[in-house]
Amino acid sequence: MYTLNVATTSHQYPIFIGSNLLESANHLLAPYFTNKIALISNETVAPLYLQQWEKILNHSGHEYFNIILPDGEKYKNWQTLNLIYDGLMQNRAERKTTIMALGGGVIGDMAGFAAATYQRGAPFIQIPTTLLSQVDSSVGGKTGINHPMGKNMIGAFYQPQAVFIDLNSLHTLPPREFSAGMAEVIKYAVLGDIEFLEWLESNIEALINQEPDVLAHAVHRCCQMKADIVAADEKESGVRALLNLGHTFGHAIEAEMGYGNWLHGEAVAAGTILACRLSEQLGYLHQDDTQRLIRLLSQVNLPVTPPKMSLEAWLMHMSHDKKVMDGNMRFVVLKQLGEATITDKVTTQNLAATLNQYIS
Ligand SMILES: NC(=O)c1ccc[n+]([C@@H]2O[C@H](COP(=O)([O-])OP(=O)(O)OC[C@H]3O[C@@H](n4cnc5c(N)ncnc54)[C@H](O)[C@@H]3O)[C@@H](O)[C@H]2O)c1
Ligand SMILES: O=C(O)C(=O)C[C@@H](O)[C@H](O)[C@H](O)COP(=O)(O)O
Ligand SMILES: [Zn+2]
Repeated sequence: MYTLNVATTSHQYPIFIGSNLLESANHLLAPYFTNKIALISNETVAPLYLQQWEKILNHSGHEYFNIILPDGEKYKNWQTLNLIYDGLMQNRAERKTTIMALGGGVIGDMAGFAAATYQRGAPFIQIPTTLLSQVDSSVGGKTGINHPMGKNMIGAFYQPQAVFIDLNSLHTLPPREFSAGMAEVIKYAVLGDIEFLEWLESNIEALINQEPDVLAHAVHRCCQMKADIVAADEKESGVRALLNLGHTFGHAIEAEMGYGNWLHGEAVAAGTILACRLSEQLGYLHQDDTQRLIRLLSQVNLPVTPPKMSLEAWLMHMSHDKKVMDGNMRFVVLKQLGEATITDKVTTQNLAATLNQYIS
């Protein structure tokens, strides 16, 4: 088992990572359980894992209740968020009631936002059950919901009390969702750790087969990188923006294609290749580097080309990106593989050349 510490200015908390971690749940989470607990999950994850958590809470003698939401990115919105508030009110949740998010990034982001806002802030614990949520979304405190015009447009920075990553939960994850998580894993390597990228290239088959040590190393490395970046810049005034590699393009794809039609990880994969092409345009990256990444993403069955969209749609979505500053779009680009940077020096010509083949 690994334990990491996330030390932000607002709060410090542990990330527990391991296989068979449920056996130790009571022991590890005891300091973070409060008298009453709201278990928030969805219609897919609850039948798989809720009972185990009910057993744990029964055993430790904590009062709990469940809120089960519909499943899918298309439900990451106000209506579904309201179902959480309704459940909290109906069950007389108090300010000290702990909200436990049991599921992927959609549940984590929504439950986290509910926790940030319910009675102006209730404690919450992340129990991520997808690869993507284990390596990325459960750590760092970005919470929120989508707006029809833009991803994660409404939300809050709100850190959890603890993150509990049981790698065994990935055994039931559909392959397409595992691949989506790999997009963020590869993102970490590409944005800041060339040795990790080389390691991924050498261990990709073992990772796809979920060999325990290999999987644990990958999850640990991503969480470590995220913990370090978030500790340095909790609210994205600087280095944290690098975690957005591929997301300016990716979020545009998700919103334009209809939330859930392209999985977040799939859109990030195609978006990362567009970020590479843009980096080539700026004279940073060589096309062989882009090809190297295309090979790796393809090995995990991720898309490496975006859908065709009108230029207006690309630009409209990208102009709503949260990195826009004083009306200027900013992009995360690669100086080389393993080294990302943010720039506002992207011209319309650069963008037109990057998107050229993908304009309908
Ligand atoms: N807050 C952040 O920092 C951050 C970072 C990255 C992504 N995100 C957000 O996370 C979301 C994507 O998260 P995701 O990829 O986990 O998607 P998701 O939450 O939709 O989960 C993917 C699918 O897998 C199912 N599932 C979850 N765990 C399972 C398991 N163990 N076995 C079987 N099925 C399981 C879910 O019900 C869902 O159908 C997006 O909304 C994205 O914007 C947030
Ligand atoms: O934690 C971060 O910071 C990230 O950017 C991680 C991303 O993988 C994640 O998709 C995040 O939700 C995107 O943030 P946003 O601010 O662009 O919505
Ligand atoms: Zn992401």
